[in-house]
Amino acid sequence: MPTDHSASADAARVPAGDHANAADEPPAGAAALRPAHPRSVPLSELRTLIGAQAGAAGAAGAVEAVDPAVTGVSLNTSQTLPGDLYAALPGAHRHGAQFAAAAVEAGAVAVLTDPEGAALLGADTARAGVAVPVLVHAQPRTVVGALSARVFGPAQGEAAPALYAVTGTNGKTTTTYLTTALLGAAGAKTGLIGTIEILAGRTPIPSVLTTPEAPQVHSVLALMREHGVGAAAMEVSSHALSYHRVDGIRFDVAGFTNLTQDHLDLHGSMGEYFAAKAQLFTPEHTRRAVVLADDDWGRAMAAHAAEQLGADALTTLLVDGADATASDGTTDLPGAVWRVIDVVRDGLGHRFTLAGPDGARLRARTGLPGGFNVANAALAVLMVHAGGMDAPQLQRLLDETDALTPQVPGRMQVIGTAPHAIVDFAHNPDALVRALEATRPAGDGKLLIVFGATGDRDATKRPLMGEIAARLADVVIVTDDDPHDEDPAPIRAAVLAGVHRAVLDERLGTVVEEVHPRAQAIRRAVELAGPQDSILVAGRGHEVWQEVKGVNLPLDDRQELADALAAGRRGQAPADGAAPEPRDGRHDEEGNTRA
Ligand SMILES: CC(=O)N[C@H]1[C@@H](OP(=O)(O)OP(=O)(O)OC[C@H]2O[C@@H](n3ccc(=O)[nH]c3=O)[C@H](O)[C@@H]2O)O[C@H](CO)[C@@H](O)[C@@H]1O[C@H](C)C(=O)N[C@@H](C)C(=O)N[C@H](CCC(=O)O)C(=O)O
Ligand SMILES: Nc1ncnc2c1ncn2[C@@H]1O[C@H](COP(=O)(O)OP(=O)(O)OP(=O)(O)O)[C@@H](O)[C@H]1O
Repeated sequence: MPTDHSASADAARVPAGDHANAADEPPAGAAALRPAHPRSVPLSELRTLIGAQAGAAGAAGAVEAVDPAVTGVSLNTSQTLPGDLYAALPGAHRHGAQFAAAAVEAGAVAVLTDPEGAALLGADTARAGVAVPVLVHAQPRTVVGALSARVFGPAQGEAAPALYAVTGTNGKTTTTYLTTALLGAAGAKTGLIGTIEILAGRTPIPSVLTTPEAPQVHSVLALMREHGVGAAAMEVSSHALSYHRVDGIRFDVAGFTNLTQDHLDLHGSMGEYFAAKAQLFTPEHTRRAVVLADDDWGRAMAAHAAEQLGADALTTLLVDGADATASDGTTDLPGAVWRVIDVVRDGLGHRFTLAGPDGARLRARTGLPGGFNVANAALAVLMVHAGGMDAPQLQRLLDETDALTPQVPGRMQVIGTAPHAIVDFAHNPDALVRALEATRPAGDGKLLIVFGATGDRDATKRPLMGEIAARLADVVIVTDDDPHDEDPAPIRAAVLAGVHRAVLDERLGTVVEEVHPRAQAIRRAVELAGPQDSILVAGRGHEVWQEVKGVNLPLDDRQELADALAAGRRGQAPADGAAPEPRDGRHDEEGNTRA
């Protein structure tokens, strides 16, 4: 599960020099996400755009009297640059208006807030740092996207990248990498916005959120235009849709992977979770859609997309449920229906054929391990197809390049081969099932799993994940994930409750251990594994920091696993509790992949 860091913590969590290009040092901090040549829009124009009122706060409250030129938008002071409109939004913990003075100090030329924020500002003239105009809107978060689009969006006639969005509980990151790899193989300069990194120009920028806030999304798109990016793929989380982070963007193609339990802390129910994701498949947000419709949620999304966009704008994909009917017996599917057929294991990955309308066929191969990556790869192929690439060109790319085998950090990443040692990002029940199924060794080998659950997030999935691990692994080592502000022991206990329940109720022979800290749990798994076994370290994937009570501790599962395997081969235990420094380098001297 992603560790959530405030934007201000971002600089600290990125190891210096990780991606730096010494010859061409990129702008640091907030400026790294901004275009070099910002446009300037009069505040009065923005006020008219959103129908805001001028607030009473501050002598400079009258917009018309001052009408500053706005060159950027921000909603966190750590991201505020001179010339910005600072959106002071109500938050879960505090009101952004409390930070308005700091925003003005950072150079904000105006503030947008709600009536509560305006009252906060007016009530405290000492903080009326807001000697800048204040716009007041009943629901400012709902207009930040439109404002950002106006300030950062393309000028009339300016070329903009083709935009591909991916949403769904699992598979977003992988599918965006697959999509950009295909588009790149076709010669496009590509961009990416997602959980791992933002690629908008010369230098990758590590991500803080899966989908950044609206001002950053729009400024990154502006940066992409400046760098001549022709096509970009972006992960769109349900949080992003609920928090209006992609408002003001109409994607060319939006893809749907799946919907399974996660994020119920935010959405409350699966129905609400579905409704949040469904917002992407409306004319406001996309022109075309590709929906993986293997189960009832997928079918419901396909029906919703067909209704919203028209069946001509929809491609429906079936992978596992190629000839299944819905639970209500329905067989009809809207849109152009493609099916994955003839799936054959090939090395760690699979070969498969996409069978479409009128006998269309696309033969493909992905080297990414796990059956679910066939679904991700097929979705990426059809998204690129829906974006305008015809079948013959796609087939040529699939034949001549390895575009469906991109490196996706921390997703089924193979760290060692004897034992088979894999780091994966599975952090919800469905992903855990699939990751365990994909790593089960052939023959008599045992499957060992090291995992935990995140603090401050959907607690109902903890015992469920425990049950799954007990059923599908031979050795379960329960440890800590990102506890955030929670005490880690009760989180482990909740996971273990699920493990023990399944072991008792289903009379399983699973070996169960509780080991922490996590690095030690990884070493314990390596100690217990034989060369024919498989170890799955699940939950944290590419992450290099573990957040414990507001402190970021260095922890990279890939490096811990590689170190433990190397030490195991040398017949020595790695230094107990040694916290690794994140390092560069792809392979150690024994050929294990490094982070
Ligand atoms: C639950 C959630 O999404 N919270 C978001 C929300 O935070 P909040 O309401 O707690 O904000 P707050 O701390 O009360 O502060 C109020 C306001 O003051 C501002 N502020 C606050 C402090 C300061 O020094 N300066 C400042 O300007 C804040 O930007 C905010 O607008 O508004 C903040 C500002 O926009 C977001 O950064 C924050 O995302 C936090 C970091 C977060 O963890 N979000 C996660 C859950 C998330 O969005 N995840 C999804 C899904 C990932 C997945 O699929 O697994 C994602 O897309 O990443
Ligand atoms: N199509 C899929 N169906 C089910 N599980 C998948 C699928 N694709 C990937 N997974 C599993 O989910 C994990 C996360 O994959 P990925 O990062 O691509 O998804 P994501 O939607 O971006 O996740 P997140 O929203 O948490 O960032 C993988 O490590 C793998 O275990």
